[in-house]
Amino acid sequence: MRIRFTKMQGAGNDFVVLDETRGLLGLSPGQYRFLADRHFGVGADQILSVRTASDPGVDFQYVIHNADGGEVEQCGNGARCFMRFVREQGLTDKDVVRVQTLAGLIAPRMNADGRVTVDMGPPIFEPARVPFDDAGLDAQPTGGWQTWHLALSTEAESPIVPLAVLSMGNPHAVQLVPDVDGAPVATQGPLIERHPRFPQRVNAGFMQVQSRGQVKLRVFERGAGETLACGTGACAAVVAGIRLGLLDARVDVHTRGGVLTIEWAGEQGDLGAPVFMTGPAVTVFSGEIDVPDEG
Ligand SMILES: N[C@@H](CCC[C@H](N)C(=O)O)C(=O)O
Repeated sequence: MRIRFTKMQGAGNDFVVLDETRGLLGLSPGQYRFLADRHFGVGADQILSVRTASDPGVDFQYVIHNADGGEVEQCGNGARCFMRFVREQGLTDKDVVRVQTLAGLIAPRMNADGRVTVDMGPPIFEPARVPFDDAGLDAQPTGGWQTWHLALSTEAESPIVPLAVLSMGNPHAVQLVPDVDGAPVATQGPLIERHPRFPQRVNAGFMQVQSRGQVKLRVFERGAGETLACGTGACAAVVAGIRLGLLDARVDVHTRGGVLTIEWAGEQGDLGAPVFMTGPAVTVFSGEIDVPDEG
Protein backbone atom coordinates (compact mmCIF):
# COMPACT_ATOMS: atom_id res chain seq x y z
CA MET A 1 0.00 0.00 0.00
CA ARG A 2 1.35 3.43 -0.98
CA ILE A 3 0.52 6.23 1.48
CA ARG A 4 1.11 9.97 1.71
CA PHE A 5 2.70 11.29 4.88
CA THR A 6 4.05 14.53 6.35
CA LYS A 7 7.15 14.54 8.54
CA MET A 8 6.96 17.11 11.38
CA GLN A 9 8.83 17.97 14.55
CA GLY A 10 8.14 19.87 17.74
CA ALA A 11 11.30 20.75 19.70
CA GLY A 12 12.98 17.82 17.96
CA ASN A 13 10.35 15.23 18.97
CA ASP A 14 9.55 13.94 15.47
CA PHE A 15 6.41 12.58 13.88
CA VAL A 16 4.97 10.95 10.79
CA VAL A 17 1.55 12.58 10.35
CA LEU A 18 -1.19 10.82 8.37
CA ASP A 19 -4.39 12.41 7.04
CA GLU A 20 -7.16 9.88 7.67
CA THR A 21 -10.02 12.39 7.40
CA ARG A 22 -11.15 10.87 4.08
CA GLY A 23 -10.86 7.26 5.21
CA LEU A 24 -8.94 5.08 7.60
CA LEU A 25 -5.74 3.47 6.35
CA GLY A 26 -6.18 0.48 8.67
CA LEU A 27 -2.50 0.21 9.56
CA SER A 28 -1.33 -2.59 11.87
CA PRO A 29 1.13 -2.17 14.79
CA GLY A 30 3.85 -3.62 12.55
CA GLN A 31 3.11 -1.04 9.84
CA TYR A 32 3.30 1.81 12.40
CA ARG A 33 6.67 0.36 13.48
CA PHE A 34 7.78 0.35 9.84
CA LEU A 35 6.89 4.04 9.38
CA ALA A 36 8.78 4.94 12.59
CA ASP A 37 11.86 2.93 11.62
CA ARG A 38 14.79 5.28 10.96
CA HIS A 39 16.55 2.82 8.60
CA PHE A 40 13.78 1.12 6.61
CA GLY A 41 10.86 3.58 6.98
CA VAL A 42 10.48 7.35 7.39
CA GLY A 43 11.71 7.62 10.98
CA ALA A 44 9.78 9.08 13.91
CA ASP A 45 9.23 8.92 17.64
CA GLN A 46 5.45 8.76 17.12
CA ILE A 47 2.91 8.36 14.30
CA LEU A 48 -0.01 10.81 14.45
CA SER A 49 -3.28 10.04 12.66
CA VAL A 50 -5.73 12.88 11.98
CA ARG A 51 -9.31 11.66 11.84
CA THR A 52 -12.79 13.21 11.79
CA ALA A 53 -14.71 13.38 15.05
CA SER A 54 -18.22 12.06 15.59
CA ASP A 55 -19.16 14.25 18.59
CA PRO A 56 -20.79 17.63 17.85
CA GLY A 57 -18.57 20.54 18.91
CA VAL A 58 -15.40 18.49 18.40
CA ASP A 59 -13.33 19.28 15.29
CA PHE A 60 -11.06 16.26 14.95
CA GLN A 61 -9.93 13.01 16.47
CA TYR A 62 -6.20 12.58 17.11
CA VAL A 63 -4.74 9.08 17.36
CA ILE A 64 -1.16 8.48 18.54
CA HIS A 65 1.10 5.46 18.11
CA ASN A 66 4.55 5.18 19.67
CA ALA A 67 7.53 4.01 17.60
CA ASP A 68 7.02 0.52 19.08
CA GLY A 69 3.56 0.35 17.42
CA GLY A 70 1.52 0.74 20.62
CA GLU A 71 -1.38 3.19 20.74
CA VAL A 72 -1.13 5.79 23.52
CA GLU A 73 -3.41 8.32 25.14
CA GLN A 74 -1.66 11.65 24.68
CA CYS A 75 1.27 13.46 23.03
CA GLY A 76 1.97 17.13 23.73
CA ASN A 77 4.53 17.97 21.03
CA GLY A 78 2.36 16.03 18.63
CA ALA A 79 -0.68 18.14 19.55
CA ARG A 80 1.14 21.28 18.42
CA CYS A 81 2.20 19.60 15.15
CA PHE A 82 -1.38 18.35 14.73
CA MET A 83 -2.59 21.99 14.87
CA ARG A 84 -0.07 23.16 12.27
CA PHE A 85 -0.92 20.16 10.06
CA VAL A 86 -4.71 20.75 9.97
CA ARG A 87 -4.12 24.43 9.16
CA GLU A 88 -1.47 23.82 6.47
CA GLN A 89 -3.52 21.06 4.83
CA GLY A 90 -6.60 23.32 4.70
CA LEU A 91 -8.59 20.97 6.95
CA THR A 92 -9.64 23.97 9.09
CA ASP A 93 -9.11 27.73 9.23
CA LYS A 94 -9.91 27.96 12.96
CA ASP A 95 -7.32 29.44 15.34
CA VAL A 96 -8.45 27.08 18.12
CA VAL A 97 -9.57 23.51 17.49
CA ARG A 98 -11.15 21.02 19.85
CA VAL A 99 -9.56 17.60 19.49
CA GLN A 100 -10.65 14.25 20.88
CA THR A 101 -7.80 12.04 22.15
CA LEU A 102 -7.86 8.78 24.08
CA ALA A 103 -7.13 10.91 27.16
CA GLY A 104 -9.99 13.37 26.57
CA LEU A 105 -10.45 16.72 24.86
CA ILE A 106 -7.54 19.07 24.25
CA ALA A 107 -7.58 22.49 22.58
CA PRO A 108 -4.55 23.64 20.54
CA ARG A 109 -4.41 27.34 19.57
CA MET A 110 -2.30 28.82 16.74
CA ASN A 111 -0.47 31.95 17.95
CA ALA A 112 0.44 34.96 15.81
CA ASP A 113 4.17 34.18 16.26
CA GLY A 114 3.71 30.71 14.71
CA ARG A 115 4.06 28.83 17.98
CA VAL A 116 1.16 26.74 19.26
CA THR A 117 -0.36 26.77 22.75
CA VAL A 118 -2.26 23.69 23.88
CA ASP A 119 -4.75 23.46 26.73
CA MET A 120 -3.65 19.97 27.82
CA GLY A 121 -6.38 19.60 30.45
CA PRO A 122 -5.76 18.98 34.15
CA PRO A 123 -3.08 16.72 35.62
CA ILE A 124 -4.18 13.51 37.35
CA PHE A 125 -2.71 12.64 40.74
CA GLU A 126 -4.69 9.60 41.99
CA PRO A 127 -2.26 6.63 41.74
CA ALA A 128 -4.92 4.25 40.39
CA ARG A 129 -5.68 6.61 37.51
CA VAL A 130 -2.01 7.07 36.46
CA PRO A 131 -1.97 3.97 36.72
CA PHE A 132 0.53 3.35 39.55
CA ASP A 133 0.32 0.47 42.02
CA ASP A 134 0.98 2.06 45.42
CA ALA A 135 -0.16 -0.96 47.47
CA GLY A 136 2.03 -1.35 50.55
CA LEU A 137 4.22 1.64 49.66
CA ASP A 138 4.54 4.71 51.86
CA ALA A 139 4.49 8.06 50.12
CA GLN A 140 7.37 10.22 51.37
CA PRO A 141 6.32 13.77 52.26
CA THR A 142 8.42 16.05 50.04
CA GLY A 143 8.22 19.85 49.85
CA GLY A 144 4.47 20.07 50.40
CA TRP A 145 3.61 17.06 48.25
CA GLN A 146 5.02 13.52 48.06
CA THR A 147 7.40 11.23 46.23
CA TRP A 148 7.55 7.44 46.06
CA HIS A 149 10.88 5.74 46.76
CA LEU A 150 11.16 2.85 44.33
CA ALA A 151 13.90 0.22 44.11
CA LEU A 152 14.56 -0.17 40.39
CA SER A 153 15.36 -3.89 40.57
CA THR A 154 15.35 -6.76 43.04
CA GLU A 155 19.16 -6.75 43.31
CA ALA A 156 20.67 -5.75 46.67
CA GLU A 157 22.55 -2.78 45.15
CA SER A 158 19.54 -1.53 43.20
CA PRO A 159 19.25 2.26 43.21
CA ILE A 160 16.27 3.59 45.16
CA VAL A 161 14.85 6.54 43.31
CA PRO A 162 12.38 9.17 44.63
CA LEU A 163 9.74 9.64 41.94
CA ALA A 164 6.87 12.10 41.62
CA VAL A 165 4.08 10.17 39.89
CA LEU A 166 1.25 11.74 37.90
CA SER A 167 -0.60 11.57 34.59
CA MET A 168 -1.16 14.11 31.83
CA GLY A 169 -3.53 11.63 30.23
CA ASN A 170 -0.45 9.42 29.87
CA PRO A 171 1.69 8.22 32.79
CA HIS A 172 4.81 10.03 34.03
CA ALA A 173 7.40 9.43 36.78
CA VAL A 174 9.63 12.45 37.39
CA GLN A 175 12.85 12.55 39.40
CA LEU A 176 15.02 15.52 40.35
CA VAL A 177 18.66 15.33 39.28
CA PRO A 178 21.56 17.69 40.04
CA ASP A 179 22.92 17.64 36.46
CA VAL A 180 20.65 16.56 33.63
CA ASP A 181 23.55 16.04 31.22
CA GLY A 182 25.05 13.42 33.53
CA ALA A 183 21.71 11.89 34.52
CA PRO A 184 21.36 8.08 34.22
CA VAL A 185 18.69 8.33 31.50
CA ALA A 186 19.98 5.39 29.43
CA THR A 187 20.37 3.05 32.41
CA GLN A 188 17.48 3.98 34.71
CA GLY A 189 15.04 5.04 31.94
CA PRO A 190 14.25 1.50 30.73
CA LEU A 191 14.02 0.17 34.31
CA ILE A 192 11.54 2.88 35.31
CA GLU A 193 9.58 2.52 32.04
CA ARG A 194 8.95 -1.16 32.75
CA HIS A 195 8.84 -1.10 36.56
CA PRO A 196 6.14 -3.52 37.76
CA ARG A 197 4.49 -0.74 39.78
CA PHE A 198 3.41 0.82 36.46
CA PRO A 199 1.05 -1.71 34.83
CA GLN A 200 0.85 0.29 31.57
CA ARG A 201 4.55 1.27 31.70
CA VAL A 202 5.56 4.91 32.20
CA ASN A 203 7.49 7.84 30.75
CA ALA A 204 10.56 8.56 32.91
CA GLY A 205 11.55 12.22 33.38
CA PHE A 206 14.86 13.60 34.71
CA MET A 207 14.56 17.27 35.75
CA GLN A 208 17.28 19.71 36.83
CA VAL A 209 15.81 22.79 38.51
CA GLN A 210 17.88 25.87 37.61
CA SER A 211 15.59 28.51 39.15
CA ARG A 212 11.88 28.88 39.96
CA GLY A 213 11.20 29.61 36.29
CA GLN A 214 13.79 27.54 34.40
CA VAL A 215 14.41 23.78 34.29
CA LYS A 216 16.33 21.37 32.11
CA LEU A 217 14.59 18.10 31.25
CA ARG A 218 15.32 14.79 29.58
CA VAL A 219 12.66 12.10 29.14
CA PHE A 220 12.99 8.39 28.42
CA GLU A 221 9.67 7.85 26.70
CA ARG A 222 7.54 4.76 26.97
CA GLY A 223 7.60 2.98 23.62
CA ALA A 224 10.16 5.31 22.01
CA GLY A 225 13.27 5.62 24.24
CA GLU A 226 14.91 8.97 24.96
CA THR A 227 13.53 11.69 22.68
CA LEU A 228 14.83 15.24 22.14
CA ALA A 229 11.72 16.56 23.91
CA CYS A 230 8.49 15.27 25.44
CA GLY A 231 5.59 17.72 25.73
CA THR A 232 3.51 15.81 28.24
CA GLY A 233 6.78 15.07 30.08
CA ALA A 234 7.44 18.81 30.31
CA CYS A 235 3.90 19.41 31.63
CA ALA A 236 4.27 16.60 34.19
CA ALA A 237 7.72 17.76 35.35
CA VAL A 238 6.56 21.35 35.86
CA VAL A 239 3.39 20.32 37.69
CA ALA A 240 5.49 18.05 39.92
CA GLY A 241 8.01 20.85 40.54
CA ILE A 242 5.23 23.28 41.43
CA ARG A 243 3.60 20.82 43.82
CA LEU A 244 7.00 20.10 45.40
CA GLY A 245 7.35 23.83 46.09
CA LEU A 246 10.30 24.33 43.72
CA LEU A 247 8.76 26.17 40.76
CA ASP A 248 6.49 29.12 39.99
CA ALA A 249 3.35 28.94 37.85
CA ARG A 250 5.16 29.66 34.55
CA VAL A 251 8.32 27.75 33.67
CA ASP A 252 10.59 27.48 30.62
CA VAL A 253 11.59 23.86 30.07
CA HIS A 254 14.90 23.45 28.23
CA THR A 255 14.96 20.15 26.39
CA ARG A 256 17.69 18.86 24.09
CA GLY A 257 15.56 19.93 21.11
CA GLY A 258 14.20 23.31 22.20
CA VAL A 259 12.30 25.29 24.80
CA LEU A 260 8.71 24.65 25.90
CA THR A 261 6.83 27.06 28.17
CA ILE A 262 4.51 25.43 30.68
CA GLU A 263 1.90 27.25 32.77
CA TRP A 264 -0.18 25.78 35.59
CA ALA A 265 -2.19 27.73 38.14
CA GLY A 266 -2.92 24.64 40.25
CA GLU A 267 -1.10 25.70 43.39
CA GLN A 268 -3.32 28.75 43.64
CA GLY A 269 -6.09 26.53 45.01
CA ASP A 270 -7.41 24.42 42.13
CA LEU A 271 -5.42 21.23 41.49
CA GLY A 272 -7.82 20.57 38.58
CA ALA A 273 -6.65 23.67 36.70
CA PRO A 274 -5.59 22.92 33.10
CA VAL A 275 -1.94 22.87 32.06
CA PHE A 276 -0.96 25.09 29.13
CA MET A 277 2.02 24.23 26.93
CA THR A 278 3.51 26.59 24.31
CA GLY A 279 6.19 25.68 21.80
CA PRO A 280 7.20 25.23 18.17
CA ALA A 281 5.63 23.01 15.51
CA VAL A 282 7.48 22.59 12.22
CA THR A 283 6.79 20.76 8.95
CA VAL A 284 9.97 19.08 7.69
CA PHE A 285 8.88 17.43 4.42
CA SER A 286 6.08 15.45 2.79
CA GLY A 287 6.26 12.33 0.69
CA GLU A 288 4.86 8.96 -0.27
CA ILE A 289 6.04 5.57 0.86
CA ASP A 290 5.20 1.97 0.09
CA VAL A 291 4.16 0.29 3.33
CA PRO A 292 4.71 -3.47 3.13
CA ASP A 293 1.74 -5.73 3.71
CA GLU A 294 2.05 -7.91 6.72
CA GLY A 295 1.58 -11.59 6.90
N1 LIG B 1 6.34 12.65 22.83
C1 LIG B 1 5.10 12.80 23.45
C2 LIG B 1 4.59 11.65 24.27
C3 LIG B 1 4.27 10.44 23.40
C4 LIG B 1 3.62 9.30 24.13
C5 LIG B 1 4.49 8.71 25.21
N2 LIG B 1 5.70 8.11 24.70
C6 LIG B 1 3.69 7.67 25.99
O1 LIG B 1 3.86 6.47 25.74
O2 LIG B 1 2.88 8.06 26.84
C7 LIG B 1 4.83 14.16 24.02
O3 LIG B 1 5.34 15.13 23.43
O4 LIG B 1 4.05 14.29 24.96
